[in-house]
Amino acid sequence: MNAPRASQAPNAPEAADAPGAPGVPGALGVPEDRLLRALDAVTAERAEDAVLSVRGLTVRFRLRGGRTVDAVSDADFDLAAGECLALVGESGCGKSVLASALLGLLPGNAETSGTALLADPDGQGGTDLLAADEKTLARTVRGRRVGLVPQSPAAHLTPVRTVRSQLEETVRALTGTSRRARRATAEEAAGRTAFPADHLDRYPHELSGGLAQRAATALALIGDARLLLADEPTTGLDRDLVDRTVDELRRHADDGRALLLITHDLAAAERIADRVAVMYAGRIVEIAPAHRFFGPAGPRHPYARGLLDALPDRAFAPIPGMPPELTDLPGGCAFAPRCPRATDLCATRPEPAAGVACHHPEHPRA
Ligand SMILES: Nc1ncnc2c1ncn2[C@@H]1O[C@H](COP(=O)(O)OP(=O)(O)OP(=O)(O)O)[C@@H](O)[C@H]1O
Repeated sequence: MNAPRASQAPNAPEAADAPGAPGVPGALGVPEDRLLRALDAVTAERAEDAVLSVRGLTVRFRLRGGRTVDAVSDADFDLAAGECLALVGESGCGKSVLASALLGLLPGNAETSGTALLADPDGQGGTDLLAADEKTLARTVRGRRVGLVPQSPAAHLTPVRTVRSQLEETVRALTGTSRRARRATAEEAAGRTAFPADHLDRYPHELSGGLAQRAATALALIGDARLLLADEPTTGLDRDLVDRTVDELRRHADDGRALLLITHDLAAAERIADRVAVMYAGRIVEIAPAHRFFGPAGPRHPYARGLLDALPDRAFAPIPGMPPELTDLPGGCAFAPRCPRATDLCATRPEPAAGVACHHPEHPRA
């Protein structure tokens, strides 16, 4: 588990959150609450590090017959340079739709609102990814300012071209440099993902799963994007390869990139994330520092706690019931029908406060 990093987004909802149990000594022998307050003070001075600020991001799909799917509702989060935010939640909760919205890759039946401000590289202003037209997104954003590490490298790589040729083609498309410079840039990108130079002339089918993932990550890094979106980058990999893949992604964040890791793999999130955002039925219900979320204090939203308790190496106790249909969301808290803490109050929607959207958040565990 990584130590909390000082690059936490300044406007993160949990900035005002009550940190760990008061007075409990942390690893350095200093009470954890004092350490966290000190960290918050440091991060508050780093507003210039924010790479992405998302406010009120909402995606609704229109279906035939007038029905609608509320895939993402009112998502708010910030992501800073050097930071990894893990977006976790059960299948179908809206994680990939959120990422597609940021990349302008939603289908025609999607209606989007809110803002997603991607800071300009010079720190002066930014681009609203939700308002930008397709030409802007294609020419200046995708690949250049936002890199996508795909879910399935096998599907992402062209089967009939060598890795080198795909890397060089991407360099040409993004930079238009000379053939010689292209070769050097492609080799450098491969090197950054530890893709072996003597495999560059191989075709995707000649690569192991791990090397295919590295090749796909190298493609995502060529444009030197400051924001990396990794959408389920470890699907289908064995544990060892999962660890290696996410460790590599962490290194790219450590190099100063902002990393949004979309995953249902909580162990992967625990391994590399600085903060964790939990989605349920299209809403972010909790954002917490990873060390608190996975540590003794634990998450505060009952759903987030249920997710952790369902892990085989924890209580191995599944959350009863099923998530609601996104075509038929209740007016109040969507988790209430499954929640052990629900009361009549939960018939109204809880607004996020101190990083948790719940009328009855759990107290941190001692
Ligand atoms: N084009 C579309 N039209 C209608 N509904 C859609 C469309 N694309 C996605 N959805 C719905 O949006 C919801 C969120 O899907 P999404 O793929 O974001 O979930 P997810 O959390 O990424 O799940 P997984 O972990 O399985 O990828 C799902 O109910 C899905 O059926």
